[in-house]
Amino acid sequence: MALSAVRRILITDNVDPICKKTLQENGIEVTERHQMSNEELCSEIKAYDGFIVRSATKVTADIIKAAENLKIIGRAGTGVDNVDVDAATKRGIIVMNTPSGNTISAAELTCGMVVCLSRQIPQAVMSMKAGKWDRKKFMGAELYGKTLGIVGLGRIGKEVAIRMQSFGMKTIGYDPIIPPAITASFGVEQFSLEELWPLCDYITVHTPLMPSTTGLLNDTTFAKCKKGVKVVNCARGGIIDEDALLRALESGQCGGAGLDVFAEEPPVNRSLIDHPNVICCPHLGASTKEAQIRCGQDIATQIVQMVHGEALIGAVNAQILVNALTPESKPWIKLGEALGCLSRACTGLTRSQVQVTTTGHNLKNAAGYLSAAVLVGLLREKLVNGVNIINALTLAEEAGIAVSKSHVDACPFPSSEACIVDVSANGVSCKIVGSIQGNIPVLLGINGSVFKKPFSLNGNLLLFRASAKSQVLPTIAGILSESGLDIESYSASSVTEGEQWCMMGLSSLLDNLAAVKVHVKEAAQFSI
Ligand SMILES: NC(=O)C1=CN([C@@H]2O[C@H](COP(=O)(O)OP(=O)(O)OC[C@H]3O[C@@H](n4cnc5c(N)ncnc54)[C@H](O)[C@@H]3O)[C@@H](O)[C@H]2O)C=CC1
Ligand SMILES: O=C(O)C(=O)COP(=O)(O)O
Repeated sequence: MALSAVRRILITDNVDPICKKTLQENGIEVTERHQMSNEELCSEIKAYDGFIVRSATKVTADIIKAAENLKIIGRAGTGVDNVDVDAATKRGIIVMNTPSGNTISAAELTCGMVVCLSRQIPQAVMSMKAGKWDRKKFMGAELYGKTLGIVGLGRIGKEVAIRMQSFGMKTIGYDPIIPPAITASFGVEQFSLEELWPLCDYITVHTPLMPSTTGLLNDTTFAKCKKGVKVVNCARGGIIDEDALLRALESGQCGGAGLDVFAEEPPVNRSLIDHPNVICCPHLGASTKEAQIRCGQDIATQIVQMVHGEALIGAVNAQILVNALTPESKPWIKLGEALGCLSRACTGLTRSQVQVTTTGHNLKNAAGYLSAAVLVGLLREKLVNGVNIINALTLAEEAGIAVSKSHVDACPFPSSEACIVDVSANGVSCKIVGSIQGNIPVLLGINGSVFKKPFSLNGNLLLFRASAKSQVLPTIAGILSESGLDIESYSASSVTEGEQWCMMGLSSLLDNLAAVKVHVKEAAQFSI
């Protein structure tokens, strides 16, 4: 994948100027355009290979489809729910965020909401500004000794817990992934959600918005809460069901809500905002100078590092690439693609089964990216749209190719590490073994026969299986010479049952492979 090809980036939201500056200093051209319509974006985006947004721009499947050259979508912030990540993955586009840049700011706003809910500070301010001096109306309740339930104990949930403990609040929570022993280390005891609801005086949510978190607080769960529970949502609109919240506020089941985020932004339905027990902000969790500098700097640095092939930080849809972006892994990716190409030439493509095995301790973490690289080689010629390491698995699945991968530490081959690709398709199967020698991908063996000299997998290649005794070789050389082709390299395998595999590097591919096929058992040619 030509990651270095990110040269022009479009920014459509208010990202701190440090981002543009850093990208420009690294030779990347940056254009800032604001408030573009979906149609304008669909037409403009074609000219860019990078796109940076915050939460305002919705990077829809339409935009991604129109973005013919896009390699990277950078989110200067945490949530990527405004980006159609599946559509991007399918197109082989990396989606990257800056997950820790705004953690503290979002946590501080959440704590501010809790404090404001306990003392109705915003309502009191509005009342005074309206000329009143109403001391009775704004009787509050201390936070000291109260219980705060935190749903989602990741980066922000943790920072909220630590801060609210200093008010003397008891912090409890729930997270399906973070182990209770870890949350106990920052003072949060975990409960199941069923157990949690009735224990809380305040509930704050800090999860991403996804099907399992949409409507976490709804009519049923509000009913399980303490009467008068106060809730905060500084994560994503929709985690607390807005209609259910309004009903709970009206019945008094919910005593107040602090909302920074809304299902629709800006909200068209004003019922919640107009409710006297609701305090709200226009999605300001990350809107601090410090958070914006961090997010702007982080996204620019991460993109520059990716372009230079130094590291892949913050990619949300390219886990495979995280291990793949090292100087040591680059030749292996080339090898994987070459072995994929070779497998395609030997077996065809339809509904194949592919098994990729890595051998040798140093390739312990390589099976993921190597199998993706093999699929890139397998799929490359079939697909009109570009296939790369990011979308290879998805596209393979769509093409009916089943992939499995495994690793063995022991090295059964003379070279220390190897990649074995076993492909079966259309009743034909092929097992090829490759490795890296002096940074060059080489073929070690095929279907149990080992090449006497590892063959460099580069250029225009002809592979055939023929009888070891016959005059096949001079015949093939004659055919090639008649076609005006030079043989640039040659290697043959050991002889098995009177036959051997031969591999030739040619000055170009043969127009008439059938002329070779007449004299051999099987033949394939391809370019790498
Ligand atoms: N209002 C704002 O401006 C900002 C909002 N956010 C939002 O805050 C949210 C959390 O951000 P981080 O803490 O950085 O993310 P994080 O990934 O560190 O933490 C999220 C946690 O939610 C947990 N989780 C997932 N499903 C869950 C479920 N069903 N129930 C309970 N927990 C569940 C995960 O295991 C994870 O530990 C994100 O949605 C993000 O977009 C982040 C920054 C600013
Ligand atoms: O980082 C997040 O998830 C946020 O919600 C912040 O959004 P913003 O960058 O302020 O549009």
